[in-house]
Amino acid sequence: MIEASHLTRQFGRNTAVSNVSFNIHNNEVVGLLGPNGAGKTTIMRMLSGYLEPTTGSVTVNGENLEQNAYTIQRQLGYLPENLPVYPDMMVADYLDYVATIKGIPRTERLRAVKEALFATEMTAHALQTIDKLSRGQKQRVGVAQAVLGRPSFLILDEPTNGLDPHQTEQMRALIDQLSRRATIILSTHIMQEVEAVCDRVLVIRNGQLALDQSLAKLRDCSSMVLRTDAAGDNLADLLAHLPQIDTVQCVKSREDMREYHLQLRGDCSADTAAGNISHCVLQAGARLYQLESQSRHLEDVYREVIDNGH
Ligand SMILES: Nc1ncnc2c1ncn2[C@@H]1O[C@H](COP(=O)(O)OP(=O)(O)OP(=O)(O)O)[C@@H](O)[C@H]1O
Repeated sequence: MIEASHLTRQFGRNTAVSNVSFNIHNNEVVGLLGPNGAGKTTIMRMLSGYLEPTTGSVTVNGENLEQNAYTIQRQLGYLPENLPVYPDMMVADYLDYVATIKGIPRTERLRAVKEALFATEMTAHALQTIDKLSRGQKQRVGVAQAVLGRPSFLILDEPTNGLDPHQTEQMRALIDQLSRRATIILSTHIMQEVEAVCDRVLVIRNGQLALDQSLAKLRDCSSMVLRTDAAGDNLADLLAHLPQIDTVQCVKSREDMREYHLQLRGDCSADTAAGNISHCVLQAGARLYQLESQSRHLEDVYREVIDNGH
């Protein structure tokens, strides 16, 4: 588990990250979202041990990162925002060099390099020099160096940045595959990416943690659409008195049909709400045509969180 506790980082007078705390459980995939300059890269650099927090701490499986940086960094793969470039090196040589720096023993290095090349589908490019590669291929080399030696923790700063749709799809599949054996935190500007690969989302706004929410919880229904016939004049009243319902709004009223938007309370069970709503419809003497739950999209939640900060 990675525990970030009250992380703050200042650059001169600028507070890039302010009092941010969260935990990442083993084998979780967590997405870090936020506008430009929100502090995502600064957080990732602190989590990877390449930047010291001004105050606060990071522990990995209970060990303090600052005090055990060498041991922890050997279990950690990091794709930085801007990869150091070695344009004249061959891909395989570069990966061998990174494997050496990571402390992978000489006898295991060749196997580790081959495995990383295979995982990132770069085997065919192993003997090419890095400056001859496309943007997407370079990005894959970045991921290959991060996954060398099968680290238990992967920190990926905008892994699909600059990739075309096909390469993006491949990168998501790779992340999905890696998540079976590693804990992953990735930053991105793409909501669909978080929805596609992450279990949880952290939204950073002005250096602060503005939302820490599991995607499952986020997708939980928070409202329902109800359609009935036009009978049952007291239906809206009956619905409004249900403990699961926050607000009732009749959004369409025709001779033969009424449509209601029902906002549910945050902590209620959707199944219990559905049972009680249908009971109310029958009690009011109306006919139930449709009862459908509506889940929230990450994009809407993100916008609410970011707009609330202004
Ligand atoms: N080395 C540095 N020196 C001074 N200021 C910095 C440094 N690194 C980051 N900052 C500042 O810290 C703030 C957060 O930057 P950071 O790169 O963490 O944001 P970000 O969320 O990753 O942005 P983006 O989405 O644009 O990559 C910004 O105001 C930035 O200018």
